[in-house]
Amino acid sequence: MSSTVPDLASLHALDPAQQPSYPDRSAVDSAVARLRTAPPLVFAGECDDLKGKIAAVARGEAFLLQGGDCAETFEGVTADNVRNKLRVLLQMAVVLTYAASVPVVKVGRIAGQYAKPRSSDFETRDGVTLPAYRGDAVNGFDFTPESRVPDPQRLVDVYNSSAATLNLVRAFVTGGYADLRQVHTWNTDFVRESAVGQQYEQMASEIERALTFMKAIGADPDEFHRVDFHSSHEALVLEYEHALTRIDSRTQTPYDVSAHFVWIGERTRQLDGAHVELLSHIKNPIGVKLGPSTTPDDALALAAKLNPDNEAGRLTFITRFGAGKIRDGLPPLIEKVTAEGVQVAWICDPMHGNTFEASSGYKTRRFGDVIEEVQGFFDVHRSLGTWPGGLHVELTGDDVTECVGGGEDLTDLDLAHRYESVCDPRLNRVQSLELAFLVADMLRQV
Ligand SMILES: O=C[C@H](O)[C@H](O)COP(=O)(O)O
Ligand SMILES: C=C(OP(=O)(O)O)C(=O)O
Ligand SMILES: [Mn+2]
Repeated sequence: MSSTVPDLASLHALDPAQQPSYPDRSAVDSAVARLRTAPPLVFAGECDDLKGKIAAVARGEAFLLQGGDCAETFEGVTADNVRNKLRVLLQMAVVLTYAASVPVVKVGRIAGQYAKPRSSDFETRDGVTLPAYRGDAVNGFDFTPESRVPDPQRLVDVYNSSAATLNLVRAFVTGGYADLRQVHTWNTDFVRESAVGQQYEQMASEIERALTFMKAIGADPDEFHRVDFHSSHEALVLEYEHALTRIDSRTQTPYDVSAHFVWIGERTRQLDGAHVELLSHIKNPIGVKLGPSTTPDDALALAAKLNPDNEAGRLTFITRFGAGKIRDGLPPLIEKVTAEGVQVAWICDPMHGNTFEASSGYKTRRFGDVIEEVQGFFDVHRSLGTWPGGLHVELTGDDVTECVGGGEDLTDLDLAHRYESVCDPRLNRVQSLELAFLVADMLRQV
């Protein structure tokens, strides 16, 4: 890894996929200039800490839980919204830790997840065609010509929204909200009447008894009162990620200080592409999404370019095959990567291979398909003797109706009630917690 980061022009010369077409280059330059002087959102040392934790995942000693919105929005930067997302992630983490007795590394798709790759550059509604919405980082969701024009000033808004979100997250996780003694409180105002709500209550009571016992014998470690929580997003818009790539004063090496962990999406993981090039120069722990078209040689080549020193914790492969493809598609990748001694954490994204359009027109996913893909992921790893390192999910802490199925048995007809995602459908709070209990069962059997 070299400490010289290629300049933006040379990245653009690689013809990067999925970039905004900004109409005014000087406006881009001034947004980038502003971002270059903005303070880091995270510290390099924090990225190193996370890398150490992901190394434990790669060694089979910990499980990674990564979750949050498909696309955050500026409007969504409210205390309630951030707290609810954090709360469901904390609940899921506690279920996995307690029920499966495994340390859980907690990473939010939060505080920066504002840019979206799209299948099509355009969207047509009632005969009107406009540029596709590419996330609040790029343009507006409103279906008007003005709103859909890419505006580079939004990149500065991404920075400010990420800073506000991260500030709140840091306050929540260190300021008492994430205290394990709150394990019951996280469940109040929740559907205690739901089966999974009750299951959680029971587990929370057991944890509380254990904590009381620990306290009685004089053990009250810091870990009971705070959690380590990390931020992540897809590194998509080069202007933004490049402007926030800084030389760490301790090591004189570059880090992308926009988040602790950044990943390369399925649509931008070309080996000779700009995203792989940029991320090959930063020292953060990074991920790459791998879909069904990935060959074992692709995976090896990505690992060689992105993790030439074969450092554990540096590289996470986030597979997203789809429920119907994972059992055949994943083994050849794991076999070759393992045979070559490549250090990698394997994480399952059971969302992006399972999206379809419901008869009502909404983009949705079946809870059953999500579970089926995770089960396939666990089964494949068990049969190969490798470690199913974690889960990457799109979720929200609210009671939305975006994915069908689950214990509430949401149907196509329910989708209209509360479909709030501006991009992909997210698991709601009940579905997220159900997933956590099911995955805890799978983990227990590893
Ligand atoms: O998370 C992202 C979506 O899967 C991606 O943006 C593609 O969505 P689209 O097919 O609606 O464009
Ligand atoms: C776009 C996404 O995923 P993928 O790159 O796997 O399609 C995403 O995670 O929102
Ligand atoms: Mn998505």
